[in-house]
Amino acid sequence: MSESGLPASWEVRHSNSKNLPYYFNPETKESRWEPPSGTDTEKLKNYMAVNHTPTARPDAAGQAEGKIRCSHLLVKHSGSRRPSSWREAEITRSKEEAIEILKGYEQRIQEGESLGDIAVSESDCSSARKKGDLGFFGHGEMQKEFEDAAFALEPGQVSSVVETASGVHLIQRYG
Ligand SMILES: O=C(O)CN(Cc1ccccc1)C(=O)c1nc(-c2ccccc2)[nH]c1C(=O)O
Repeated sequence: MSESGLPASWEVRHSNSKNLPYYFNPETKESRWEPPSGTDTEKLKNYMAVNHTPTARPDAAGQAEGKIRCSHLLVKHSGSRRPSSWREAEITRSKEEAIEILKGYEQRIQEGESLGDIAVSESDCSSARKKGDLGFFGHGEMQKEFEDAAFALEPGQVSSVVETASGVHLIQRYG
């Protein structure tokens, strides 16, 4: 057992875009928001209190350094790099099905619903609890396809379906 209480080869990292710690295994390249099974949670809690004080929320100044703020709705599928989420332990839908589901949400948003209100119950990303809000991020922080689509959006605009290794997304830029 390591000092952090995590199983061997797992480490704690910090996601700047979400201002949250996550757990990463450099050997298997797995990443997840929850501590892996076998973690001594008491030891991890003490370790985090000492080693992972949350950084300040990105304030509006984040905008000044070429950063943008987005929310997104992620639908994972069987081909996702991690086909599991807070909603569903094992995600088996096909990518085609996931795209059809997203197109349904796209229709609802065009008819006036907000992306965040749908994301809070339907998104397979842990940001669902924050209505899909990812905070501010700059170039080099997100997967390339996601970054390219997000930076091409005008403030307030919603993307079409965007595919990444995590699944398929709808992205909305704030502002
Ligand atoms: O792709 C992977 O191997 C695992 N990931 C990425 C990830 C990254 C850090 C912490 C937890 C999960 C996801 O599947 C994932 N990607 C996202 C994501 C992708 C693009 C933009 C924002 C979030 N969310 C999640 C999630 O579970 O909550």
